[in-house]
Amino acid sequence: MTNPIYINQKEIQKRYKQPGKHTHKGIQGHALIIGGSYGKIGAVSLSAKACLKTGCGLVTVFIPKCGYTILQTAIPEVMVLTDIQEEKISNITFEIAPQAIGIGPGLGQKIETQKALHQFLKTNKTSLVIDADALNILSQNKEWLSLVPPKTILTPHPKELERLIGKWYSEEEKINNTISFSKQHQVIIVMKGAPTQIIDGETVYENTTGNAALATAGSGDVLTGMITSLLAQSYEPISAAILGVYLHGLTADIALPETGYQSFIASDVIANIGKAFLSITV
Ligand SMILES: NC(=O)C1=CN([C@@H]2O[C@H](COP(=O)(O)OP(=O)(O)OC[C@H]3O[C@@H](n4cnc5c(N)ncnc54)[C@H](OP(=O)(O)O)[C@@H]3O)[C@@H](O)[C@H]2O)[C@@H](O)CC1
Ligand SMILES: Nc1ncnc2c1ncn2[C@@H]1O[C@H](COP(=O)(O)OP(=O)(O)O)[C@@H](O)[C@H]1O
Ligand SMILES: [Mg+2]
Repeated sequence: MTNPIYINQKEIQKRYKQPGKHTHKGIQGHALIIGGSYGKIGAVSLSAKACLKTGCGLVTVFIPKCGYTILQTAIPEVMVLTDIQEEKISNITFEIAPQAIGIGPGLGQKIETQKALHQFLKTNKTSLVIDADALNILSQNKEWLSLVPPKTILTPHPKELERLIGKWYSEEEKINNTISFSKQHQVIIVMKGAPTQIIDGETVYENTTGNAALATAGSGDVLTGMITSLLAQSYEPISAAILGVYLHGLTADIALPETGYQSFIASDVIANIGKAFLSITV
């Protein structure tokens, strides 16, 4: 099996870029998070807040109408665009020009939403992070993978990965099948787990941060926001994936002495992003 490259402090120092002294929100990147459905607007809220807290200058969400007041109240810093439908996304249209798009958290898999994703992929040219239900929809329509831009970042948890690449019977088979998938579709795959591994063609990276406190609802939605933020800030896709996964894990390592494993929730990831950044810049 291919030896992994460990994602540690040294690997991060090579990739991290300090924001310039004269930067402004217009050049810190504009990210768009697309997702949400009735009862799952929280997933987009978490993603969008994490996106902002990872340094993106501007964040817009595209959600079904039912999420409008929720989002505007929960995170006043985020701009909100709504679908024509109340409870699900059915037609993804926008006039902004984001540098990166994260799609999938809380999206649901209704047939109208599947069609909307297909239409979106046919015309989209922006760098993408694909998570959750957007991955599940792609798993049911594998021919649409030819529409995703090269170096798109997919962030499956083990069940989503299985839906995408099929069952495996050993760790080695899982890695090898994911490498084949990555090469075939020219995508970067963040295989979330303990530990998270990132596959970019033949190259395998293994994260060294994080702990079981992350086994909590919404922590993956937060990761999607963080990686999308870094992508919008002009990090290369592989660096955005590596830095995002490392910082995400670091928040749990930093918080653990205060929260213990049990009381740590996805919002605690977001609350500790600042400390995580500070600890990689010392
Ligand atoms: N507040 C909100 O709005 C939230 C909204 N959310 C949104 O909900 C939507 C559905 O997403 P989802 O991931 O909950 O459902 P789904 O894809 O069926 O996977 C669940 C199954 O996968 C497995 N599994 C998972 N992790 C595993 C692991 N580490 N290791 C091994 N297995 C693992 C496990 O399967 P089992 O082991 O039980 O067979 C589990 O039952 C999606 O849009 C998401 O964004 C959520 O993010 C929560 C907060
Ligand atoms: N035991 C664990 N140790 C380390 N990281 C974990 C553990 N359990 C979950 N995680 C991390 O938490 C996140 C969970 O993502 P996901 O399953 O998509 O959650 P959600 O869909 O609820 O947001 C992933 O980044 C995963 O690596
Ligand atoms: Mg998830």
